[in-house]
Amino acid sequence: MSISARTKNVWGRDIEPEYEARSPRQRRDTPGVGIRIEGLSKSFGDVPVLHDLDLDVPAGQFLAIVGKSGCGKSTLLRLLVGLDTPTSGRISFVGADGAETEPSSRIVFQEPRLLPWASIIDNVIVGLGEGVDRRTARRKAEAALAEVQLAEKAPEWPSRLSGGQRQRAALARALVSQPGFLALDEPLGALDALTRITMQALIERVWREQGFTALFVTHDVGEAVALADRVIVLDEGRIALDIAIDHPRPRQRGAADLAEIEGRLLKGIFK
Ligand SMILES: Nc1ncnc2c1ncn2[C@@H]1O[C@H](COP(=O)(O)OP(=O)(O)OP(=O)(O)O)[C@@H](O)[C@H]1O
Repeated sequence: MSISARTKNVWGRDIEPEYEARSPRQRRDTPGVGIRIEGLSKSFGDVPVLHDLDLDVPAGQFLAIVGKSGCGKSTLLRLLVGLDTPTSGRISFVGADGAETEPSSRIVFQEPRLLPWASIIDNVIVGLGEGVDRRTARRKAEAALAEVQLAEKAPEWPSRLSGGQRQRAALARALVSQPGFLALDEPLGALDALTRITMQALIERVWREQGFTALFVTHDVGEAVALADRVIVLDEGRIALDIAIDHPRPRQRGAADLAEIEGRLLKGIFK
C-alpha cells in the first residue's frame, strides 16, 4: 500500500505514478479505457450531489468507490455510463493509443434485471446489441457464460436460477460485448456472504483475464480492499480519500496490513 507524490500522467494531468507503472493490464491489447473526469458536477433541481470532481482512472485499473449512503456513488456511475448527463464538467475516455475514444461501457446493478421471458443465453445475447448474426451471437454468449461458470444454465429461465447465478448471468451479459469499462453498482449487495466471496473471486478473475477498467461501488470496505487497485471515499459528492492498494492478488482476507487500510477508509467515511 502506498500513497505517493502526485506526478503527470499521459494526459499531462496529475496522478499517482505507480498506477501507470505497475498495472499488468496496461498493455496495448487491453480493451480497458482510461477515464478522465474534469470538474464534474451534478445537481438534481437545486440540490447539488457531485461537486467539481476531478479523477483520472488509468486503463485497466480496478477502482472501488465507497462512502456513506447518499454521497453520490451511483450518480457518478450513472454519469460515467451515460445514463444521466452532468450539470457541468467533462468525462472523456482514452484508448490504448492515447487518443480519445467513444466509450464501450456496461453497468451491472445490484438487481440482475434479466428478462424473465427469455432464456439465460438469450438474456446474454441482448448484451451484444444489434447487428450481430445469430450464430456469432450464440458463440459469444456461450463463451461469456462459460467465463462466469454458467454454461450449463444457458437454456434455463431466469426464475430457475439462484440469486448468485442470476447475478453471474447479468455479469455475462455485461461482458459479452467486451466493454472497455465496466461499472458495477453494488453488484453483490443482495447475495449471502458465501456466494458473495465466490462472486468476488469471479469478478477479480474475469477482470484480470479481460483487462477492462472496473469501477466498483460497494458499501463493504473489506470487499473494496480485497478487490481494488485503488479505493476512493466519496463524502457529500467530493473525493475525501484516494488510496492505492498494491498488495499481491489473490489477497488474504483479514491480513493485518489490509485491515489497516480498511481502518483508514472507515475513518475517512465516518470522520
Ligand atoms: N433522479 C434523482 N432525482 C433526485 N435526486 C436524486 C436522483 N438520483 C439521486 N438523487 C439524490 O442524489 C443523492 C445521491 O444519490 P446516489 O444514489 O448517488 O447515492 P449513493 O451514494 O449511491 O447512495 P446509496 O449508497 O444509498 O446507494 C441522494 O440524496 C439521492 O436522493
